[in-house]
Amino acid sequence: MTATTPGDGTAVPRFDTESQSDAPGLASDAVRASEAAIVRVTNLQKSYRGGSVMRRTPVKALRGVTLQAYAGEVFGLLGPNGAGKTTLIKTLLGIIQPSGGTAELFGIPVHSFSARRRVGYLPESLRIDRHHTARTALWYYGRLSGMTGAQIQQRRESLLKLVGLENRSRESVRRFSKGMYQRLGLAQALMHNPDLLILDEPTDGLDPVGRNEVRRVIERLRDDGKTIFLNSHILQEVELVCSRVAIMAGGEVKGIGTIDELRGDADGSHVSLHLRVSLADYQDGPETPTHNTDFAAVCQRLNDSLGQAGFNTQNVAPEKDDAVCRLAVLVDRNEGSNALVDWLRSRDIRLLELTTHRPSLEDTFLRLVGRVDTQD
Ligand SMILES: Nc1ncnc2c1ncn2[C@@H]1O[C@H](COP(=O)(O)OP(=O)(O)OP(=O)(O)O)[C@@H](O)[C@H]1O
Repeated sequence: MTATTPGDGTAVPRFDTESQSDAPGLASDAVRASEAAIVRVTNLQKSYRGGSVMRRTPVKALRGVTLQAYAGEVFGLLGPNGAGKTTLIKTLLGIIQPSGGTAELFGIPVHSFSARRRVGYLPESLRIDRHHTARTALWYYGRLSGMTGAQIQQRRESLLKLVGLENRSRESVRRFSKGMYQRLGLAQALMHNPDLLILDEPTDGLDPVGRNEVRRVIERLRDDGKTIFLNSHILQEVELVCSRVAIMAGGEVKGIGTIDELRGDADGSHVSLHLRVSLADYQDGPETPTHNTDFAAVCQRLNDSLGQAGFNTQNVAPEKDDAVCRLAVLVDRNEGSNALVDWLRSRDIRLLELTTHRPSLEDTFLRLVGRVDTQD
């Protein structure tokens, strides 16, 4: 990224952009849609040509991604390998051209100089030459960004302090731990005082102490009003620092919102019930389980019936070797459990176990990316 003239301002201007949200967004997205989006991606598509003789069909890395990140938020991008996260980040950085759709930063197309100069980027594998100290490395990156010597000197001290390297700044980076190295990487991304920071797996490969130190820097930047776009596969990290999250899989956004919204519990009005039920007496059609040992099919029919009755089932799976099915159902906190139990009784489904459960981000992630397993 190219540098701006460093100044004191971390304030991010607002733009009169209209909401174009048609992503699977939740309440927080709708509420914030009237605000200026710092990152706005609309129906973004990217196809790579199949590179090998064996694989000539194009790879659709992005299949119509729509999302917004707003001023001052730490926005997390989560997804399994191959979800399209790196492709999205490279598009935001103007490194690759999308095949369709639009990508804007600060209300300006991503490839324009005025957008790019306001972005700081920490790549997944930043290489800082081993002959550098933290001070000389920041000098080097500052010069690359077009900063003057005086500007670099002014900015460098405060950044070394921010990332906790002020007492190690004259040592060779060769002696740095991975955590120190990543914090120096964060400082280089911040040299030109960007308004938006794009961080690609900033804590990958760090031990818990290193992760915690990097996280504390991210929190300080958030408190200073920076907008941060964070790509990470570490769910706990995303849960701890991100105000909103997009979960991607197969080149699509599967869910977007605050973590509570994604869990399905934005206002605390719902609760997830985990049940084990016996289907031995369940009459779900001409073939009862007594005559039908395909319990996966019976569970599926139970799932369909629950859906038709208006219940929000999140998970249904048969237990092995028995007419027992495990369910996870999201219900209204006050009335929902009674209604569900009554419904089960009326169909001769025996309740073996019932627990309430607050879904973790991991549960939500697995549900949204389609790898669901209710068996312990
Ligand atoms: N240059 C390329 N040429 C062809 N296919 C590519 C190229 N880059 C990525 N892909 C394919 O596009 C899809 C999305 O890849 P991408 O790297 O964006 O995913 P990701 O979510 O970042 O995954 P990871 O977490 O493993 O880095 C994958 O199927 C990948 O193989």
